[in-house]
Amino acid sequence: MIKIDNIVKRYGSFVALDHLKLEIREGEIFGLLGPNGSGKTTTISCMLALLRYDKGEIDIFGEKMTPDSYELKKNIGIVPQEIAVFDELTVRQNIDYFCGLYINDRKKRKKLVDKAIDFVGLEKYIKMYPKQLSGGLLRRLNIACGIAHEPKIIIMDEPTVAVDPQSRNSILEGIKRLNKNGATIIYTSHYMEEVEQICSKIAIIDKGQCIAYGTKEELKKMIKTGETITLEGIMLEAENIKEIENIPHVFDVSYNEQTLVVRCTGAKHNLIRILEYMNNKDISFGRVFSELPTLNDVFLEITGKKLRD
Ligand SMILES: Nc1ncnc2c1ncn2[C@@H]1O[C@H](COP(=O)(O)OP(=O)(O)OP(=O)(O)O)[C@@H](O)[C@H]1O
Repeated sequence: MIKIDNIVKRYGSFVALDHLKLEIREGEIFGLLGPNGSGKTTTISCMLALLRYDKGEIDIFGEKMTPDSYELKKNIGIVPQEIAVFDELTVRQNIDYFCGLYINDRKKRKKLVDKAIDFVGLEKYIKMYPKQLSGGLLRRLNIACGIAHEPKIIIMDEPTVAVDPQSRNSILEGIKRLNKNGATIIYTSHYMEEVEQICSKIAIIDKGQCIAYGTKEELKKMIKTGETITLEGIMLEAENIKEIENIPHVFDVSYNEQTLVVRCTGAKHNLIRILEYMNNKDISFGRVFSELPTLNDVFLEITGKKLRD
C-alpha cells in the first residue's frame, strides 16, 4: 500500500532520514516508534510530499506521491502533531471545513461530519470554539478533522502527546475502531506502551534509519533479554555483583541506588536462582519484580540507549 524506498532527507548538511526503507500493508496499524528527533515527522512529511527529499522513492497505492496528487490525497487523512484547527470556527464548522476539502456534496458531508463528531465523542461541544476546549478535547477535534472524509489511510503523528489518561485511552480505542472499519493506520509515537498496545506492525527508527521491523513478538525474539528482574532496597558489595553475573542465563547486571537490575535470557527459573543466591548470602531486599521484554529492551539492545533518553 505504501512503499518508502531508500529515502534520504537532509536539512542542510544534517541527514534526517538515512536510506530509510519501510513497507506498510493494507489493514495494518503500523507503528513508527522512535525517540524525539529520530525522523518520524520528517518521514510523514516526505510521504505526503510536503517536503522534498534528496534520494529514494515513495509510492502510495502503487503511484508516486507528488505535491499535486489530489486523488491520492483524498484517500489519506492526516492528524498532525501540532493541533491544526481554526480558532474562529466552532467545533462543527472546523470538522465541516476539513471534510469539505474532499467532499463537495453537502448532504453526504453532513452525514460524515455527524459520524466524526459521534466517533470522537464531541456531541456536547459542537458549538464551542477551540479556545474553550481542554487539551484532550482539542486533540479529539484534531482527529475528527483528519478522519471525517473517511480516508483509506490515516496518518497520526503523536496524537496522544500531552493528553490526560482518559482521553488517551479513548483515542487509542478510537484508532482500533477506525482500523476495524477498514482504515490502514500509520501511528507515530515515542511511547512504546501505546505502540505495543495497538500496533500490528512496528518499525523502530533511530537517527533516520529503520533499526528493527516486525510484529511486537518478532521484535522481542530478536533480542537476548527474556526477563528483567529488579530487586529494590538491597545492599550489595562489588563481589556480589560479580557472583550474580556468573549465575546461569544472566547476561547483564546493573546496581544503582540500592536497586539491582538483572537481565536474563529466556530460560525458566531465573527469579528462583537469584532469590536463592540472596538467601544463601543472607542478603535482605525490599520489592522484587520480574518483567517480560518490552520494546524499550529491543531499542536498548540494538542502540545501547533508552528510548526516552
Ligand atoms: N526544518 C528543519 N531544519 C533543520 N533540522 C530539522 C528540521 N526539521 C527537523 N529537523 C531535525 O531533523 C531531525 C528529525 O526531526 P523529526 O521532527 O522528523 O523527528 P521526530 O522523530 O518526529 O521527533 P519528535 O518526536 O520530537 O517530533 C531532528 O534532529 C530535527 O531537529
